[in-house]
Amino acid sequence: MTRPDPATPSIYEWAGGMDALRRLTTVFYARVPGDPVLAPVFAGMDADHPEHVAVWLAEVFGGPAGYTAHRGGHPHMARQHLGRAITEQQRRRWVELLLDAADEAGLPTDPESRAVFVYYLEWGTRMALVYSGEDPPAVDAADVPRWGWGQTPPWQPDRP
Ligand code: HEM
Repeated sequence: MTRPDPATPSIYEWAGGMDALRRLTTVFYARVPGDPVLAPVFAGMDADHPEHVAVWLAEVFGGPAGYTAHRGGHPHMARQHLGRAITEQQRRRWVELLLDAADEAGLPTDPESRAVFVYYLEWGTRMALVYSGEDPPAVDAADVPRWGWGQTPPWQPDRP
């Protein structure tokens, strides 16, 4: 998953940077307590959780590596999911609610960027489920993933 050329914006830039990701996680975690499937999962949530997830997503989507620098990187994130026994129903609701939040927060809706966004959400939530289950992979086995445009670079009709 690499960027097609250096002039192509990162997904982070395309999405609207840190402000947009903060709006996204703020809307998402404001909705969680009212959701019967997810509310119990996040009952003990830290007040800073929305900010930490925004910083994580920024790093994944090609923005500043703040989660690695200040929050313990991939091992810390993975550890947060250990033993939580996330169900498929909870995973799906997480994705559904995050996509609703993306619309409400005004993230871009063009087919290319939304496709890579969903691509990451599918992968990331499935990884969270794997870490939360029995016999998880070693938590220190990976860096924070860096997501690229892959097969769907942004559509920029005025560029050659
Ligand atoms: C792409 C998918 C996901 C991402 C990017 C993500 C991201 C994160 C991050 C970065 C943390 C650690 C925050 C910190 O630094 O303190 C975290 C914790 C957590 N995650 Fe996830 N997560 C994902 C999927 C899920 C799913 C599907 C669930 C359950 C349905 C879940 C439940 C939790 C819970 C309960 C915590 C601990 C919250 C707290 O007590 O503060 N996550 N997640």
